[in-house]
Amino acid sequence: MVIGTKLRKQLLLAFTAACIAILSAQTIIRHFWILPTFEMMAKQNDRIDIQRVESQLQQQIDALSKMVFDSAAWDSMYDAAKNRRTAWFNNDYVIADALERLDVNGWYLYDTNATIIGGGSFDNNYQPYSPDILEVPQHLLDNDLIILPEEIIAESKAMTSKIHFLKINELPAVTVAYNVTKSDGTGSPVGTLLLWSFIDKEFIENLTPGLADDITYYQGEKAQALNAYITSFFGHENTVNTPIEHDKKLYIGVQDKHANLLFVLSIPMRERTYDRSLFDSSLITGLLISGSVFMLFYLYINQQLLRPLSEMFVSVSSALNHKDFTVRAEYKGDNELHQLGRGMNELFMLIETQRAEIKERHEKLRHISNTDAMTSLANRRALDTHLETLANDPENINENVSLIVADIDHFKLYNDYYGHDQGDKALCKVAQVLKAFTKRGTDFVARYGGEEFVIVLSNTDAQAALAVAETLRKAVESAAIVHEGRKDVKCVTLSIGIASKPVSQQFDSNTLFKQADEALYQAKAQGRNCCVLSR
Ligand SMILES: Nc1nc2c(ncn2[C@@H]2O[C@H](COP(=O)(O)OP(=O)(O)OP(=O)(O)O)[C@@H](O)[C@H]2O)c(=O)[nH]1
Repeated sequence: MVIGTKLRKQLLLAFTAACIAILSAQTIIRHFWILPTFEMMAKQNDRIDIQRVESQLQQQIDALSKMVFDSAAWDSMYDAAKNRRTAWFNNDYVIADALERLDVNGWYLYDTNATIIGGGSFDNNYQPYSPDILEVPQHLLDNDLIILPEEIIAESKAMTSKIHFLKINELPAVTVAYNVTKSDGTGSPVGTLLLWSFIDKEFIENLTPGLADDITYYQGEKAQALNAYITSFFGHENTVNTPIEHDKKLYIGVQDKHANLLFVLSIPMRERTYDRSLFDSSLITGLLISGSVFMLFYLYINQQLLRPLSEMFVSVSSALNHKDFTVRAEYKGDNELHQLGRGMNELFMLIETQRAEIKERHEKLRHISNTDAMTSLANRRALDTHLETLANDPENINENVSLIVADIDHFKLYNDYYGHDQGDKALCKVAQVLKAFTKRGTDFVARYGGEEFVIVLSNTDAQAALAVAETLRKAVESAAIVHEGRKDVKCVTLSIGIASKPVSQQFDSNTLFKQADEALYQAKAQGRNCCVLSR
């Protein structure tokens, strides 16, 4: 397990949750606030664009209306209407070339009974229609093209007008009608002056240049197909509904009196300058930046907090689980955590030093407690431990183990003759000799007490042990430690008893001791300075 994984996971989880929260918040704000606001502003612009086209259309119709009054021969026309002078109107007023230049397709004069006095209609190539198609206007639009006397608004003295969209010869057209009175406003109306124009591409092109380039004109089946997308019907008040987008265009319809669609105009929708998707590039960029910032923040936190924490966790775990205080990490930062890490390093170092000291003291104490202070041989306690180890070793049953008990002869006399201090020195010399002549690593030499020594020989049978004992005895004798207090020989000698555990017999130190002691007793009895093997 990587140390600190849990903490890292928790932090990464927290960072991820923060990123998701930011993304969600931004998405919600964008969905419920920003996008609707942009959309509303864009729709408002669309409405303005539609109204601008409608206004241009209105201006075009107004311009058509003005042609009625631009006539310098108004009063002559009044006379012609009053006196039904058809020839004057036809010859002097309705001139094809002039109509073509004005982009007007027909000009008519009617009397107050809606009967034609004169006029004519021309097709798009300015060839005259025959018969005149507006000769009987009531056939075209319920007799509504003519202004009848009762329809005139008397009080205002203004000219009464009628403007209609209708189909003429299956093509959309606009008609403008005014009642004919004297130019000074006196006298009663004598008829209706009506002019009309096809609403065709040319008509549309005459809308304000620049705007007209963007306007597309549809009529017939093409116009009908677009019916569903029309959001404004020209001539109807407040008809600009929420603009609908189709082929990136906005559509304006024009209907006749009976609400039959005559033609459709479209203008391109303004390019949306904002991204309409819920996850636009700014959001993604924002998220990436947030992610990067979080990542940098995480790396910083990792460097400043997680890594030192991790290292400390490793050190403490190692100390607790394995009592190992040597694991150290480098803490280079200067925040409290790095300082704590350095402090922990020092603390561990102190613990380690103290542990080493304790171990050393313990070793010393162990050595002291197992060593005979005077001779530096193993003492009685160490001997007991050694014998216990042998007793507990199951391997020993298949091995010979021999025990040698050596006792200095007439040592009382030595003390008496040389004094106790000198006696101690003699004991030390004997100990040195015994140590020097028991060379195998498994041989164990101990001072058993007083002037008595015990040597345990592992993996050594009785004969071999006897040989070792003889060697030791001779070595002490050869050391020639002078003993003037004795009456027989004048040097220090040893009497030695030997006991041995044969193979297949359980090791029992008490039995061996007993046997060796008895053998030693025999050696003393035999005159000392000799070895006796227990049988
Ligand atoms: N200097 C000295 N003498 C000791 C020490 N331990 C025991 N002795 C002496 O060793 C003597 C042992 O005497 P005994 O047990 O009578 O035996 P012995 O005189 O050696 O005679 P045998 O054993 O029969 O040969 C005593 O006088 C003890 O005081 C010691 O550490 N230092």
